[in-house]
Amino acid sequence: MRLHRNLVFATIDTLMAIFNDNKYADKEIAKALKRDKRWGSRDRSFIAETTYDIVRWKRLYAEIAEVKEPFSRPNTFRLFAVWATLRGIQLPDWKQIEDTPTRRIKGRFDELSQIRKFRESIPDWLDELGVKELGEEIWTKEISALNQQAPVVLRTNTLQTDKQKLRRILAEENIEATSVKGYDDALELVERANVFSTKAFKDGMFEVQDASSQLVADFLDVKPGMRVVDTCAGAGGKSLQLAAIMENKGQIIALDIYDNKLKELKRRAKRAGAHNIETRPIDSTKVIKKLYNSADRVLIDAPCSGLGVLSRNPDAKWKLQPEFLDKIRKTQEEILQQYSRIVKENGKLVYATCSILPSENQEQVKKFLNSENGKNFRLVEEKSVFSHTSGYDGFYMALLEKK
Ligand SMILES: C[S@@+](CC[C@H](N)C(=O)[O-])C[C@H]1O[C@@H](n2cnc3c(N)ncnc32)[C@H](O)[C@@H]1O
Repeated sequence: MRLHRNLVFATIDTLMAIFNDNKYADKEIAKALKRDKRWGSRDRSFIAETTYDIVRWKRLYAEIAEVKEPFSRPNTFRLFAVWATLRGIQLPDWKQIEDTPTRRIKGRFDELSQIRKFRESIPDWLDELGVKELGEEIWTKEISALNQQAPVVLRTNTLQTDKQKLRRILAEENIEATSVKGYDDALELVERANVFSTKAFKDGMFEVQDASSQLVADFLDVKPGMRVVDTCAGAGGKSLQLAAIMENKGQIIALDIYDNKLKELKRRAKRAGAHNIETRPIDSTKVIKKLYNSADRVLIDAPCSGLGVLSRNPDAKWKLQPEFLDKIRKTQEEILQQYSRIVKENGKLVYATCSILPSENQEQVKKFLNSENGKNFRLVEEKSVFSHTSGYDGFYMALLEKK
């Protein structure tokens, strides 16, 4: 691979904004990609993938390069030189990376790779927490899987098409995708591509949604004609899937505390041809109280640490703080207490997170079932999906039934 100066410089600028100005990686990368209209898809993927890689391996590379945060521009170039050296890329004779100690970099890499927190490039507190919650063996495998680049998975919108048709339509646009065994509507891209610019996407034939995430709506056991409340609907990934499973029959009430996310949900629903979703922002406790004992099915896709989706969101390793985790566990507890009241007699509830930590998952469900309100429910089934066994995001889901 030959390194191009303007692409490397754009990567360095993006990294500095993410590391030193606490900006979000996805937003900064999107901004960088708009810089030069002449860049082709290879140039753009160089910037995106190199930036994500260096964000992912920040701690390891900083140890190897012996640099500390905040990273000066010369030190950010040192991180980049470590990245290129470890990939066996020939370094050009630019003054920013002259004198890169290639042999020393490889030696330091071998040395540091013996220690998990350096090898997997994670903060001390997170490594300790992972071991405490999952045990040495599972944590070691899981964090290694979560450091791999995530595959791109699509969910066929069965309101518009079926999986095989979609596959053919994408092939006509030069995008090759394969079925994913065990996931009814999922297609995985053989090579990364910008699927959002395809006609198939504009026509609402699919959504980008990880395979593990696609299991959640199925777990809720919905049928056409039911009244379903999606309590933490966000931009609606799961509401849209529920509408498809329900064949647009019945009612889905999508709630969230952020109205802007619900507005995006509406845009997506229109594109998908999902007509049975009504959005309601939670702007007072009344919104929830009005729905008590009214729904056949309730989905709580709870806010969480996001530790199960580190592969697609590597900067969460650096942005996440232990105090945030304490706060989010309290929110999860309150949400379960409040929103479970929406389920009517004999109705069902799914509590789900994209976390792999038992303290956000089975322990929350156990606590709920032992509470006064939880005594009305029984646990039907629960599922922990790990990235190292599934190959996709880490997820948790529990199905509860109201007695
Ligand atoms: C895991 S995300 C939801 C993802 C969404 N269900 C999907 O499939 O695309 C969790 C959502 O919970 C919302 N949220 C946070 N606190 C909440 C609360 N107290 N009540 C309802 N929603 C909340 C967040 O805004 C966020 O959109």
